[in-house]
Amino acid sequence: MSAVNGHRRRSSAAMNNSLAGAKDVSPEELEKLAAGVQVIDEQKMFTSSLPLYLSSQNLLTAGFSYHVVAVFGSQSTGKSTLLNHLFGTDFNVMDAKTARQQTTKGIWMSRAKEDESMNMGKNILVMDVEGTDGRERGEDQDFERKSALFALATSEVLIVNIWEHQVGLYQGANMGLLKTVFEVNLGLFLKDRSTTHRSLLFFVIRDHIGDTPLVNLSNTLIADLTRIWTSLAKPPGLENSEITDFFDFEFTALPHKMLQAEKFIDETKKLRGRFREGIPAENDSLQDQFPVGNKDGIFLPAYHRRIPADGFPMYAENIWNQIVTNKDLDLPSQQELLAQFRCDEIAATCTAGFNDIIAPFEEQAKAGKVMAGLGPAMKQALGTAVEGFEEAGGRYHKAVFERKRDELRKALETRLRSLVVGQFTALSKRAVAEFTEDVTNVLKLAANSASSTYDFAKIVLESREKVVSKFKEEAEECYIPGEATSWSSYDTELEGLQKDIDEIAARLRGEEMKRLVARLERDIKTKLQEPVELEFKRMDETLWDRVWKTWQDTLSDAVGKFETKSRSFNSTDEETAVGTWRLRRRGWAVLRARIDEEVLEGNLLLKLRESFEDKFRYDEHNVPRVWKPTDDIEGAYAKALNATLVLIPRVSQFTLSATSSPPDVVAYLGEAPAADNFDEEPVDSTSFEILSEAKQHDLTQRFKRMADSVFIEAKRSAIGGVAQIPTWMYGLLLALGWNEIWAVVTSPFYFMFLIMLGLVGYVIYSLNLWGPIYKVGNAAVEQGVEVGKERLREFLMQQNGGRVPAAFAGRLERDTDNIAMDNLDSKGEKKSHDE
Ligand SMILES: Nc1nc2c(ncn2[C@@H]2O[C@H](COP(=O)(O)OP(=O)(O)OP(=O)(O)O)[C@@H](O)[C@H]2O)c(=O)[nH]1
Repeated sequence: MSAVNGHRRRSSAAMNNSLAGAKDVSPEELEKLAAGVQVIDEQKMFTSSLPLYLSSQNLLTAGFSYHVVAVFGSQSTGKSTLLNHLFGTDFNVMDAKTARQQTTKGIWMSRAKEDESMNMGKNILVMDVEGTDGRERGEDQDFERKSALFALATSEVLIVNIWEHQVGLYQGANMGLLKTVFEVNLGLFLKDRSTTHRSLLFFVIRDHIGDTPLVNLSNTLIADLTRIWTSLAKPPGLENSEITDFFDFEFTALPHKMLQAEKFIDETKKLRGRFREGIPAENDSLQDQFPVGNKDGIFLPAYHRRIPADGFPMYAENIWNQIVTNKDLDLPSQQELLAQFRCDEIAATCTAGFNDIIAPFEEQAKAGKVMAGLGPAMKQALGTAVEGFEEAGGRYHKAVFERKRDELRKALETRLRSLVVGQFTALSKRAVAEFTEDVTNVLKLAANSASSTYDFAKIVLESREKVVSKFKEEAEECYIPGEATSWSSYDTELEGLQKDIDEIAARLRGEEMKRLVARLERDIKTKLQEPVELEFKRMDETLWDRVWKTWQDTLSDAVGKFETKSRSFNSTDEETAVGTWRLRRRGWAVLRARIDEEVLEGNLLLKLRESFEDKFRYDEHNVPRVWKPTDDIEGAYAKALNATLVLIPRVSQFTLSATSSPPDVVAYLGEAPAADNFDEEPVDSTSFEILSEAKQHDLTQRFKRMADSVFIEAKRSAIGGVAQIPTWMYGLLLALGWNEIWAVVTSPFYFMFLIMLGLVGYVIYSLNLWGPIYKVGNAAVEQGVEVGKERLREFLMQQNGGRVPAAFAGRLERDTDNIAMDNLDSKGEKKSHDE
């Protein structure tokens, strides 16, 4: 007794908790609940209103004095009608005149109406369960399994509603479904022996015509159920259990509701009485006794779940949660199996079509080259495959179809992914190559053209924009929209490409800067050529000042040009500083080389000679001297020699006149910039010795020898002038030849002849014919000499009796053949044969 009281107290506390939320409930909501509560809705959600409903029906305080009954059966088989007749509930019944469609959705619960005629209790909770084979749910068997299992697990009595003609039919009688439900029920709940799980399966056979006796029908059903039970996979420990260990069976038949309406009502009334049998009236003092029920009725104590009424909502919810999360219920249905099979077949066909387009690209991809037309081909292949699958597979089980479609798409996308990644790499490589080629070509063209006015930064920018936009355009084509296709966006590759291009541009810029330095170096060389040559011709006291100044001007001009150009390259300050430093050093090296060229031994000697001769051969008015024996040749020589010898030490050392020391080249060239990749030749900027001591000595000796020869020549020319015919000689000649002159002048013949000669001479002179006459005369003399030689040969041959040296004889013979004396005429020319 104390146990019962203790339990009551707990029940009251729980009830109060459950009702805490009910205080805010509006009267409208309570009215809605009057007809019952949808315990589980179409979305498989468990209601939160169950405690409220039980409370509104004053059931929470019922303790164990309540019963739960549920109905199980195919859709539209009159389940709701039956429940309404048996328990006075108000469940929706299909209106046969309008349409034959599902009325009960989810699981509804309602309290049985009190049967006043029988003065019986009404603490019966009736559950109307959505029919199995629900046409509206299509092939989704998930809910019917779960709802049937819920009804079985929570109810003491499960009414199995079945048409007579369904008996013996596996599908029609829901035997397959019952098998799954039994199996999971066994695994989930029955192995737990802490609570009672015995239930009554109450088979109500509808539209019983009466041809087949009820006992035969029940035997068929028991045989079917036993067979099912035997084939169940049972949990450990229950392998040998029998169906009767957990279930009791009752069978009853009802006549056709329309055809035998009265009989139907009578029978249902009787049945209603049976359900009330053994249940004490509400005011019965025994009703709270444990266990409730009566062995004479349907609700036997053995079926009661031993859950107090206030705990029932939570108990039912827990059972539902356990059912919902149980994987064993997610067994594929026949429809699912079929869908899997067909979807696989369809996917294979679609993949084959996809292969036709994509396989050639996969072959091409091995070469690592850019694949033309990849983007559109990919989209076409993927679109056709997925759309084809959707069209052919969409008719099958939805969940399976969707899963298979996603799997297909994923598989195809994985293949496209490797193509796209390869394409991006190839595009990036090509862009880098094109950029390098573009820039290099433009630079080459610019270098070869006469004008070097080009903008390196602009060239780089333009080429960069060109290749990047080409890359983007082609990479964009490969983009595949979708949730899992982020790999088809080219952002990362583009970033990498831009980095590569920057590196190449920096390298090319470095090379270009080097070329620029080399070009300016050549410029410096050209510009120094003449001024330095001129300075070395002068070789005066300010030789090195002017050379230094010229060099500085030329260099600063080149450095200015370099800096301007360098800015147009977008170079960094550091790069410009390195270039400037390099250019200055090269400039200094150029000057040194130029000086060395000027002081090459031969060159310098020539210059010294010129300088010496200038001073020795020309007087102070720059008039050439004609030496006479009376002139002071020695004095002039010594003066010119000394003035020239001074030049040798002057040239030998690069010294500025202002400081009498070398220029500060080190300071002028500046410190080496802090970059560590110089590949510069070392330049000596500390040595200013142009000619060594030894070389100076050698040069002096050679110069002196050369000067000596000039002196001797001058001396000789002075003495040579003395050997000329003296003037008095002409007087003597005139005196001695006076008689002859007089004879000519006085003789008219000689005089005329003289006049004639004078006239001829004048004509020749005025017609400028001296040249031709001279040539003709010359030719005549030469011919005369030849003839003379020939005569001499003939004479010699006669003298020697025809003996001629052998070597000479051959030549003579040849000559004789050609120009033998007999063959010559009086003018010494070859005679013709006629003569
Ligand atoms: N032939 C016949 N029809 C019946 C019987 N009982 C009910 N019906 C009719 O069958 C139709 C369906 O009845 P419901 O009670 O709504 O059937 P249900 O199984 O609850 O339907 P759902 O809840 O939609 O699964 C209605 O038109 C009823 O009039 C019966 O015993 N025999």
